[in-house]
Amino acid sequence: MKKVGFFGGKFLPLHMGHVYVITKAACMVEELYVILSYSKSRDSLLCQAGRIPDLPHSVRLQWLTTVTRDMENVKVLAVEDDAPSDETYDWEKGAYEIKKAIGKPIDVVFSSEHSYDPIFKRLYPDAEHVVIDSDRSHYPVSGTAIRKHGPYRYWDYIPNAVKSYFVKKVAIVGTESCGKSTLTRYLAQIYGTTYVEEYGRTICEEIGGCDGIINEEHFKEIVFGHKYMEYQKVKEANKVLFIDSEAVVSQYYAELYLGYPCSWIEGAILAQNYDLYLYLEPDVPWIDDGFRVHGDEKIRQCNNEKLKQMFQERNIPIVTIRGSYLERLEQAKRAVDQLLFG
Ligand SMILES: NC(=O)c1ccc[n+]([C@@H]2O[C@H](COP(=O)([O-])OP(=O)(O)OC[C@H]3O[C@@H](n4cnc5c(N)ncnc54)[C@H](O)[C@@H]3O)[C@@H](O)[C@H]2O)c1
Repeated sequence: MKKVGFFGGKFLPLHMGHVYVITKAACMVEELYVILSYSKSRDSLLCQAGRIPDLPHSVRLQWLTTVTRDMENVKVLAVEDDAPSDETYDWEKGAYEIKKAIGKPIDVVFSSEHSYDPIFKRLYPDAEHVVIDSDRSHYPVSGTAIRKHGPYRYWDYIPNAVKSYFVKKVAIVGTESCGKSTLTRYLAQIYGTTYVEEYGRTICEEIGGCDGIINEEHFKEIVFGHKYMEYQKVKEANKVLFIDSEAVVSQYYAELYLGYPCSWIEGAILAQNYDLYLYLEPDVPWIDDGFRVHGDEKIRQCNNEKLKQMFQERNIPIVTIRGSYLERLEQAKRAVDQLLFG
């Protein structure tokens, strides 16, 4: 068996075609180096030109280390170049930096491109160029296509370690009895994905009520517990995660039940990064589920205006959803499809 091999790329983003090559290459050498070649300006421009968020090299490095964490003979290294574009990449200088980073003689260079033969022969005269899956029959996908069309059309080709980075997070918000929980579950159902239930409700059920019972410590459990559940669920989500309520709603309930806002909840609000807020108008019948206390129509409208204003004051854009249950589902679906597929 050959001793040292390397497989290089931008991994912008990492996909299953890369993982396939890494896995096969790891079986063919004693030590495999996976080299992440990155240039901040080039990589950022390539992402901006496509339908993909910025993919900093630290994120790509983590994907590669996660994917190879159980492969004992694989090491991942990042090598920076300052090329402003693919066309201006200096292969000579790149090879010098790669050899320096590996620090030992290289026996094999892996790629999936026969067209790299002459360049690798020149740059690595003592190494063999091994081409794996040149026709990309195992995983017909490329980083270019994912950047151009977005990751959601290629979801099956995105490794699990990468998926959560691209999952869109949709927060479903509104006041009491506005149909949030039902819409959250129904959306998760039709998109075949997971959801985060309203943790405030779980806590109120646990302590046997809300009004006059709940205290600031419970709010900490609600806000941080909800966030923890979100981190867990995003790992299992299929393209999109639906989240019933978030920290602005918690602040609204803190003011309602404690009589004062909590400054630390503002920190949680600032740390949120939802891609879409669906704001549900309370124009469906009020249902008393045993935990709700503001059913009077005037109070309901007043509370609704207050919550809406809280989003406005924090410059959080909301998409308003109203009408029958069917109209709500259809409006929400349109907004989510737009988010995923443009
Ligand atoms: N200077 C050097 O010696 C050297 C050597 C290798 C790589 N590099 C760097 O890596 C870059 C080359 O990689 P890239 O831009 O093509 O990066 P990339 O991340 O798109 O691809 C990395 C490798 O994976 C292969 N690949 C892509 N899709 C595949 C699929 N579906 N199935 C199987 N294999 C697949 C590619 O052919 C390439 O060999 C260069 O621009 C350079 O930055 C430099």
